[in-house]
Parts: sequence; C-alpha cells; structure tokens
Amino acid sequence: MRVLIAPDSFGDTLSAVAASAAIARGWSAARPGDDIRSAPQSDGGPGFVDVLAARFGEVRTATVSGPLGAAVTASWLFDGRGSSPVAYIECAQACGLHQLGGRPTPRTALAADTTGVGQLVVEALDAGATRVVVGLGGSATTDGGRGMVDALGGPQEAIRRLAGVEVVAASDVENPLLGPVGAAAVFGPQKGADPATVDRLEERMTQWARVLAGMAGRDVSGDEGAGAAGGLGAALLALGGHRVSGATVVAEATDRAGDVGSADLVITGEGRFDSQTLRGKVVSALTGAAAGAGIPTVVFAGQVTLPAAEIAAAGIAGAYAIVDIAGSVEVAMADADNQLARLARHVADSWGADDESDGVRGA
Ligand SMILES: Nc1ncnc2c1ncn2[C@@H]1O[C@H](COP(=O)(O)OP(=O)(O)O)[C@@H](O)[C@H]1O
Ligand SMILES: O=C(O)[C@@H](CO)OP(=O)(O)O
Repeated sequence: MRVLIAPDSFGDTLSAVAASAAIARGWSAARPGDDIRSAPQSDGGPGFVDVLAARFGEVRTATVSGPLGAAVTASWLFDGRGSSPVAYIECAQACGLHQLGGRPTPRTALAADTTGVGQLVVEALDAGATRVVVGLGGSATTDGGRGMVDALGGPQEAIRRLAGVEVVAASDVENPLLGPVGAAAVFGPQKGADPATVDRLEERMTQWARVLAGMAGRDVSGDEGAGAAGGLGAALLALGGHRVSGATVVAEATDRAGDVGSADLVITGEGRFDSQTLRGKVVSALTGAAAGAGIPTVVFAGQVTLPAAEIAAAGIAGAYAIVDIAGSVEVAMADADNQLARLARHVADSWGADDESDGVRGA
C-alpha cells in the first residue's frame, strides 16, 4: 500500500517535519511492506521554510532583529531554479510568538515588531530574488508590518526597493486588519494583550492604516489576509503584494496533488483537530483533495474534539488522538514524538488486510 504522510505542525510540540517522521516510524514498524512518502505541510506559519526546504532550494541564514529586538538567527529559502529567483521567508522565524522566551504579556504585545522580517526581505533582494513569498502566521506582533516597512527604509524607500519585485503574502488566515474580526481583536489576546491593550493596538493600527493607504493608493485594510501576522499582511499588500493561502503555496510548490493522486491512503494531522480545522487549513485541504480522488484519509492529532459525525461527514476514515494513547494531555505533549509514533503503529496494526479502515475514532 502506498501511504502519503502529510501533516501540519502539532502546535509547539512537533514541527511538521518531526510529526511526519514520527508517523512514518510508527507506521512502518507495523507495516514494513508499505511504501511511505513523507510530505510535511504548512499553512504559512511556523515550519513554512522547513517543509519547502525538504523539497527544493538553498537554505540561507541571517541574523536579524527578533520580536523584541534581541538578535535571532532566521533561515530562509532561495530557489534559483527558474529564470526569476524566488525567496521564501517565514515571519515566525523573525517575529515568532515562540521566540518570546516566556509568557506573552501586554507589554510584549505592544513591543513586538516585524523589523526582522524587513531585514530578511533586504537579504532576499540583495541575493537577487525577484519574487518574495512571505509566510504569515505564528507571530508575536501586532504592528501592522510597520517594523518591516521601516527596515526597508520607510514607506517611500520600501516601495522603490520593491519595484519590479513580486511580493506574495502567504497567509494562514483571511482576517482583515481592523475591527471586530481584525488582527488586534482576534489574535491580540494570544499574544498577551488584555482588553485595554487590544484597544491600544487597534488605535495604533488604525493610524498606521492611513500610511499604508497612502503607500498603496487605496485602503488595503479590508482585504482578505490584511490582518494576518498582526497586520504584516496589510503592509505586504500596501507594497504591491497579493495574498494567497499559505497552504496552497506549499501544496503547489511541493506537488501535493501528484502525491495525493498516487497514494492509496493519506495520513494528515495537527495539534488539535477541532471545528476550526475544517475551515481551509492544511488538514481540510488534504482531506478534501483525498476525498475528491476517492482515497481514504486518516487524521492524527494531539487532541480530537470534532464530533464523530462531522469527521465522518468530511469523508475521513478515522481520527485518532495522541492523548488517548498517552493517557493524559501532559504525557501527550511532553513525549509527543514517541507517543505519536506509538499511535501510528497502533492504527497501522489494526489497519485491515483489505486496507479498509474500521472507521473508529480514537485510539
Ligand atoms: N502532542 C500534543 N498532544 C496533545 N495536544 C497537543 C499536542 N500538540 C499540540 N496540541 C494541542 O494543539 C494545539 C495547537 O493546535 P494546532 O492545530 O497545531 O495549531 P493552530 O490551532 O494554531 O493551527 C495546542 O494548543 C495544544 O492544545
Ligand atoms: O500570526 C498571527 O497573528 C496569527 C494569524 O496570522 O497566526 P496564528 O494563526 O498562527 O495564530
């Protein structure tokens, strides 16, 4: 049986590359005869560069300003295969929430900025990239991309430097910049903002949106994805960029359609399989593609909270939670790599000789 293993990352516990390796290890221990293909995925957030780098390009590193100004080392990918060199940058490597080194607070929510992303864009331009794809998601920032614009020399200079360069905002979400479903209101709290800080961030970005409108010659704040990565999406749009789904960028760059089409079983996964999942993220894109091609899909997740009826309605053969095999959330998270491999082995063990799933949810 040909098995495609294509998970997203499992929150902070496993990168997509690590999750893919753990599933492959467990699965092949039980079914050594299966032909396994690993194709870890990303929606533009953490892991974006890693999963692309597993397929093509040249990984480059740069020391840039981190979310709070202390230097961080960030990797980005240079793809010089075609006539127009492409750079893939992951904002989470320069202003990631996981880089704060402690709990986010109202102070970090206000202070974190995207300067390092701008420095990576400069690196990409200096290397000769004429297409710059910025993966958005997992950021600590709510600065509307101001730090990036400043690192590029300010509004006028940034526009001049990016003239003739295709800028792509590869975003994980479609939220606008401002308002009740905007960057500060929806993603501010996970970055440490309390209600008063959310209001301050909203006010600050409302003013900044006027500068962005001046740069773009139109108001970009309502565009889909303008609110991704704390409004970094809006700044990329104001610089003449266009928005695409990060999951689609990865799918296309890694020929996911070809991989799915040649598989007998698709395995995907993520940290928490819940009602959010089926709205356009990596897992739903994969399960949708597999269902369309009549190929069964199995989902592995840290936790599964989606009702069984919805799982079945999405055409998913089985969804299995690490917590069920680990016995507790604590063990599932602390020993994620091992426990995920155990879970994969357990499911592979019981995978019928006729390659049919028993459809049972849970381990
Ligand atoms: N190994 C694990 N075991 C149990 N739960 C996990 C594990 N890894 C991640 N999670 C849960 O998944 C959540 C992250 O969900 P995920 O779907 O990966 O990200 P997002 O919702 O940001 O797209 C974490 O907050 C945590 O609750
Ligand atoms: O960085 C952010 O502001 C958000 C939205 O882009 O990311 P995530 O979806 O990972 O919470």
